[in-house]
Amino acid sequence: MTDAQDGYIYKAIANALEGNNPVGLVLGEDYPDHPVPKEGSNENHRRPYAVLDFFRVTDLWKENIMTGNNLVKVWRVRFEKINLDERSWWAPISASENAQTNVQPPTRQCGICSQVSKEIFTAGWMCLNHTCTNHFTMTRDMAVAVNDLTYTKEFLDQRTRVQCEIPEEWTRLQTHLSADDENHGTEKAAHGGFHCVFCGCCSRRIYWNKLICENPKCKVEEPADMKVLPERILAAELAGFNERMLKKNSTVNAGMPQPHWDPLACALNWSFPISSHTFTAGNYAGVRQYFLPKPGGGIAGSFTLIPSNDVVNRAENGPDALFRQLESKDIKLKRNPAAVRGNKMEGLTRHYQRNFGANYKFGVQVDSEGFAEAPPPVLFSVHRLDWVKSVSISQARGWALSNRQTYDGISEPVGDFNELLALGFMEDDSINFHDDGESELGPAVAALSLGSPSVMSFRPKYGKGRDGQFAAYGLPASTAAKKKYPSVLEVPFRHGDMMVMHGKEIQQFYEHAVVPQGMRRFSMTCRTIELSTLSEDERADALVKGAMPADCSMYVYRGE
Ligand SMILES: O=C(O)CCC(=O)C(=O)O
Repeated sequence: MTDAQDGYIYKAIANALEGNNPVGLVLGEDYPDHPVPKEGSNENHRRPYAVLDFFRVTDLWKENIMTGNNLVKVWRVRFEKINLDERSWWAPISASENAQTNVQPPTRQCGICSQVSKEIFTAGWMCLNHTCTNHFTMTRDMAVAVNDLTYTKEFLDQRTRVQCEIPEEWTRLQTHLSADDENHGTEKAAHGGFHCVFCGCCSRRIYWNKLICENPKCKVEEPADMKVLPERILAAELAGFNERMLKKNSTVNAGMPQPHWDPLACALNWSFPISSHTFTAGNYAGVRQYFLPKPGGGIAGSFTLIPSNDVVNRAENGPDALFRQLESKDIKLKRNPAAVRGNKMEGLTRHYQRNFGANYKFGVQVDSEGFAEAPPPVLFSVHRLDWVKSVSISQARGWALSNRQTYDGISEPVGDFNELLALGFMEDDSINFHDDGESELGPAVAALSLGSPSVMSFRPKYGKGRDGQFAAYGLPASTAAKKKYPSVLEVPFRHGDMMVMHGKEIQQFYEHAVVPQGMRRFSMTCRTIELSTLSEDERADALVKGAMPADCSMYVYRGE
């Protein structure tokens, strides 16, 4: 390996050597001639990988090699299979049945560094301590080109019986998911990836509803085995969630009664001045509106949580129906590259996305489909969120004016929502702290939560010149060790609930995160892409994609 000493591959191997930790070895496509086990393979496909076994690291040393005219130093690793009692499937037929444990390469002590090294080359002994001035130095009688060095039989054949525990708990990647009572297709195990039943290749699960083999020579596509999540699982998730939140709330908020707060919401720092009030809107009682302060006084923005209830959830085209529609329809949710796009090390987002309406450019590149082509759950959601946005903003402005608060949100123009980002979360997925502060966005963001409950948190931003800005509100000033502020507000965000963030400054001064606590959750989030910020071409595209279909009367929502 060419990894530097602070590289993660080197560190992992060095740790395994030091801790005598087992390492599972899989040969990848860089070894085109490796043998392939016949069992279960389809003869029409060459497997691009082969699973070997568990090994332990016995030696880690540095060698010099010539690449072109350059002498380069590379790390070498020697592995030994742990289970010496079972014949390896890749062993040549001519190999003996039993591993020889009496073979040892000779060793010699270096006259310069005094470190003992094995004699690993047929050409003779060399010091393998890479920090020694004598490292990898050949004597005159060894005269052989570095690239022609070969390892001794003793070094290759050495086998040692050493206690090294092979993990009992390790799971093979699924081939597909059986949709039985225990398995619904969004369990954690289903998310890690799968191995193709045709070519055996390991692939990432990129799509919500289907499994596509990433081996370019195979590309077999199968529907993911998804099953409707039973009501009893959702009810159990909610009961557990309420209990946990209540417990945390009674500890964190003890002795701090807040009449306008959701009974499950937590203020995690009572000196931090978050104002709040409660109101009723349509069929929603107990709507909570929180005002997050700006450093130096005034309000950065408002956050409104509109809690749902059974009447709302069960209404025609209400949250229950929308959740079931999203479960059964393919709205083309997929994971998209979030880091080193297109590279071998490409990292995908943990959750699944699809954009509708105008393009929304954020850290992740997500395809967008016009509202005219969007499925009904998307259009029902946009109309619900448009209603809740208007209600929340007029309440926030009224409260700020009557309480004589400085708040840019009072006068910031707010356009219609012309974009909806649908997110799908499987078990253990979440969205980490971030802001929705892209320069193209209007001052309001609203979301509808469907399915498993989640916790939404806010924390003031740290760094980028903001260190200590919130010190007057009781938050710690900058320390070298702690580079993040803690959350100041945590609220329950459950099935059918909606939320609205309002005020551009809320995105400048705060970050939010959402952590679902269950098996399956959808979030439908609307924003306004401000046309004045776009190029001519982008504006034309946003106007077409963000336009609602001609007759939308069936989608209109007024808080029923
Ligand atoms: O999951 C959610 O409900 C909100 C997602 C979110 O934070 C965002 O889209 O910016």
